Amino acid sequence: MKRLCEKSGIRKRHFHHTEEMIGSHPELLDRAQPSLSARLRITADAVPELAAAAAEKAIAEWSRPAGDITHLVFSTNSSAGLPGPDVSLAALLGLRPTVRRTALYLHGCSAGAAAFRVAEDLAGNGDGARVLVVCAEAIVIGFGAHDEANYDGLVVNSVFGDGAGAAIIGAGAVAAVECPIFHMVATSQARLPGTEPAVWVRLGESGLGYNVSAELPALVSVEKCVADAVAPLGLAAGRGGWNSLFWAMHPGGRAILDSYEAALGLEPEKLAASRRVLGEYGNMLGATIIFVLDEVRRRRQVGDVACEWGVMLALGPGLTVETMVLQAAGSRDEK
Ligand SMILES: CC(C)(COP(=O)(O)OP(=O)(O)OC[C@H]1O[C@@H](n2cnc3c(N)ncnc32)[C@H](O)[C@@H]1OP(=O)(O)O)[C@@H](O)C(=O)NCCC(=O)NCCSC(=O)CC(=O)O
Repeated sequence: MKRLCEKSGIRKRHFHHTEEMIGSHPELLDRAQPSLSARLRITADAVPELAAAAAEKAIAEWSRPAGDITHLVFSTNSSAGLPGPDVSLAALLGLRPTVRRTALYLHGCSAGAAAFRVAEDLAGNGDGARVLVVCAEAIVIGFGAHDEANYDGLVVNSVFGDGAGAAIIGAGAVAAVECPIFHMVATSQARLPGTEPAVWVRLGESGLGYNVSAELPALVSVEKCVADAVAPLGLAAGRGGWNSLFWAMHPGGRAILDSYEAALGLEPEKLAASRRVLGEYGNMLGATIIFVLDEVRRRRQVGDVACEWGVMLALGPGLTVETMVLQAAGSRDEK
């Protein structure tokens, strides 16, 4: 565990639940005991709380009233049950009772990118739509002692952390108070054939089971997905690889980022935002990509990222590659 943590590129992670709380539920640590009901009871409160904290910040920065939100796309791997955390979240935020809710469960690490894809579709179909995207994760849903006969769980215990992120996706006329950050230009989803066994996520009696193959970093050949996603826009890799774009990659793990960097011929600073988020928060599943986009935004503001076009990319079970082509908002307005 110590060696994995040292090599993980993760400096710290954050957990909503305390050792004291875990200690009061011995069934959470002992995989032989059923614990799913206890875990679901705990996350039924925690997930909407985390989600609301992130969404309130996003709405405050957006500067319009919560009642102007037309759709809610909520994504989590940490909860199950109806009415779900999207209903609690809508109430906590004071969204209108007619807000159109879509909840995505168990999309693994691509949950955030999938939520953005769905939100972009919804925004494109609704006149003046404003879609609140929220991803929240509390890994108490699966946290436990690793199986002594199978050390794979050590990797899972060394990379995942809790977190929540939120963003507002819109279409149509931009109100004076709104400051778009990125235009979502094209979205795509592709499956890497033959890679299904590499990652699985399963709800069972002892909570959420998550397994990642040691082969994963070698399997994530995403260059074709990227090339297919940007080709309709006339963008392609040049002699220097894909360095003319900015990158918002979901940092599944240090070795996965290393693999993307090598396959796409990226200069080290291209994945600096992803590596920073991994270092400060670990892999927060779906919420991570929102932190990465925020970090890219921060780097653009201080001049560390300058490209007009970029790619957001996340990998999930399937293996599924979610890709979104982004255009930095200021660049389009200047034309
Ligand atoms: C875990 C690591 C930090 C370890 O770093 P290194 O690989 O450089 O270190 P290393 O080569 O010394 O390996 C240390 C030991 O861990 C083992 N090892 C590595 N990955 C493993 C895995 N997934 N399952 C089981 N064992 C694994 C190695 O075989 C080795 O064992 P031995 O010591 O016996 O030789 C790195 O491999 C990493 O970042 N892996 C990616 C983590 C990951 O899969 N994240 C994805 C989450 S899912 C996701 O993001 C997408 C999704 O949801 O679909």
